Amino acid sequence: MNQYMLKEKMKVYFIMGSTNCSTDAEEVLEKALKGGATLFQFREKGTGCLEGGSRTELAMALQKVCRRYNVPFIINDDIQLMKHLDADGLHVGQEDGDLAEIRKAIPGKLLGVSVHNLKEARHALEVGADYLGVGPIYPTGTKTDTRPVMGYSVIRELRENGIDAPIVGIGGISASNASGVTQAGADGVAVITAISSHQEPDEAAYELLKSVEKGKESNPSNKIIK
Ligand SMILES: Cc1ncc(COP(=O)(O)OP(=O)(O)O)c(N)n1
Ligand SMILES: Cc1ncsc1CCOP(=O)(O)O
Ligand SMILES: [Mg+2]
Repeated sequence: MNQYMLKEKMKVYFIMGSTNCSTDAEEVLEKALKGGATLFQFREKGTGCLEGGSRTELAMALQKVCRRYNVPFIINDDIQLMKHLDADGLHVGQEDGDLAEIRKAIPGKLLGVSVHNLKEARHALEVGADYLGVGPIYPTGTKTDTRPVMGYSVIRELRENGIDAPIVGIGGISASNASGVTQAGADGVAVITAISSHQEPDEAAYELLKSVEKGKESNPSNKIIK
């Protein structure tokens, strides 16, 4: 996938595991994709999360849903599961291992890396990351072990320093504040709660997509000319 296509896929990046849903996870994902979510990450972690065979089974079921909608299926943290399912890619953070080793272990797959400053971003891209996750942009109740809330400062810093790789903002993002994230220079937003806890996940995804596009329109430098 070229960078232009990947940036398009970054617009509404839905992340979810069973603990984020109060109803059936497959249904929530299907609605999100129907509404317009463009990328999906399986993130099964935290208190009460599935383990072993049931975790793998859920991942496989969600992968099938993604295939039906032609939406790439990314695995959070777990390189073995990514390989086992032949998923489309892996997302890792700064504490998840040596990035160069991880890159080598998954040739041809998408690699996303969480970064919090220019140094981390440059390193991730040097070793071959395909996209960057930047956050938390706003306060979030979903992940407790985050770095401090950063607002738009890091996204702006990366763009001002010539980083033109695909970037998503993450953390506390909803349709009401997503446009600010893309206006600041991100290609899209990654969300958990805004879709998984919404009564109508399809509406949530649709509204997020509209907000993301509105923000992009007001930041012309964010547009890529092929
Ligand atoms: C798109 C995206 N961006 C950031 C993260 C966070 O990754 P990490 O810091 O490794 O934290 P965990 O998600 O593993 O708890 C992400 N998952 N996705
Ligand atoms: C995984 C992660 N990484 C930084 S913030 C966050 C949680 C995002 O969840 P929400 O969209 O519910 O704030
Ligand atoms: Mg991680």
